[in-house]
Amino acid sequence: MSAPVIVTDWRAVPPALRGGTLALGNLDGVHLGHAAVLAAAHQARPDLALGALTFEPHPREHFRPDDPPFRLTLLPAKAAALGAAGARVVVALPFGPELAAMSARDFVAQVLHQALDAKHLACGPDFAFGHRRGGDVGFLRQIAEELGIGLSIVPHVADGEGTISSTRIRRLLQDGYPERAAALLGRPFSIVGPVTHGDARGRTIGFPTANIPLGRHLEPARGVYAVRATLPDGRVVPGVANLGRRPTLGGDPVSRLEAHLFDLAEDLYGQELRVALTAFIREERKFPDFPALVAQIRADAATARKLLGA
Ligand SMILES: Cc1cc2nc3c(=O)[nH]c(=O)nc-3n(C[C@H](O)[C@H](O)[C@H](O)COP(=O)(O)O)c2cc1C
Ligand SMILES: Nc1ncnc2c1ncn2[C@@H]1O[C@H](COP(=O)(O)OP(=O)(O)O)[C@@H](O)[C@H]1O
Repeated sequence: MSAPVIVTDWRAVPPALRGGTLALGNLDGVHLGHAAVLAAAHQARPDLALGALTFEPHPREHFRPDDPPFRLTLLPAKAAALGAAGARVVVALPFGPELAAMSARDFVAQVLHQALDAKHLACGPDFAFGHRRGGDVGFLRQIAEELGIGLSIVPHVADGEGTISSTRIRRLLQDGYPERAAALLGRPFSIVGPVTHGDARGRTIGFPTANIPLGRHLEPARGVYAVRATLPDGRVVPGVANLGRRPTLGGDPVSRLEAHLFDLAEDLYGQELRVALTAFIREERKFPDFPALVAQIRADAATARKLLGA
């Protein structure tokens, strides 16, 4: 499946990208519930191009910039996941003062109807939009009918433990259950970012670690993970990673991800890595000295190899 086209300016939508269906929502994580919303939009009008409309940045990042980072997927990972769920077009509107001030009616009439010419919309039952979240699905139903736009309100997808939601997935990751989060996402949670320089100590102990800042990603449970890293050229390399603040080495003010990739010797600085957290091995600890930490890293690497079949 080819990557979807990303549109960020609702005032300049190319004519070829207008007139399709649109799944609506913040869609952070693009989990199984979101996939059901996309599927409903497609089922309602399989004759039209399937699109997804989301906000980038996320509205909460606009309204509460001092909140700790919480994102499960940043663009373009979000767009790639939406593409895998069938979207041909991803409309990622920059959420800022203009959209925050726009009424629910104007959002539907000007953005969804006039600019995007959407023929059918799909969203979850709790979708709320427009100035102060003034529009709910009842209002959307009313205005879509006025404008001759189809609408599917898709019930929440649930498993034995309840509704699948981005909030639930975030909690699983913060509690150290990446496999359970992956089951709800339909793919492992991944952190994407450029490899930055550290203290050049890893290589001296036989475990060079590619450092990746968490940026706006959610901080999952601090500790050691079995990982699979995807390199820019598409190679997928298994490894072991520490996610945290390195208390043994004095401690860092913010957490970072440090991934040692198995059986690889390459300069990775500046390259963008996607690191999928596939299993939680143990919590991060403060060791009495550096040799004790190194011995534990060796054991962690062996555990990760076993878990990954590497
Ligand atoms: C598998 C693994 C587990 C680690 N566990 C811990 C830990 O529990 N506590 C800690 O303080 N640092 C931990 N570290 C971080 C190391 O202190 C750090 O990677 C190493 O000192 C190299 O840092 P540098 O590459 O920035 O020089 C771990 C690193 C790896 C690769
Ligand atoms: N197998 C590997 N896994 C991770 N990084 C590697 C590997 N082989 C070489 N490197 C390189 O080594 C760097 C990490 O070395 P390290 O000594 O830990 O220093 P620093 O933490 O200061 O970057 C990585 O950024 C990458 O460029």
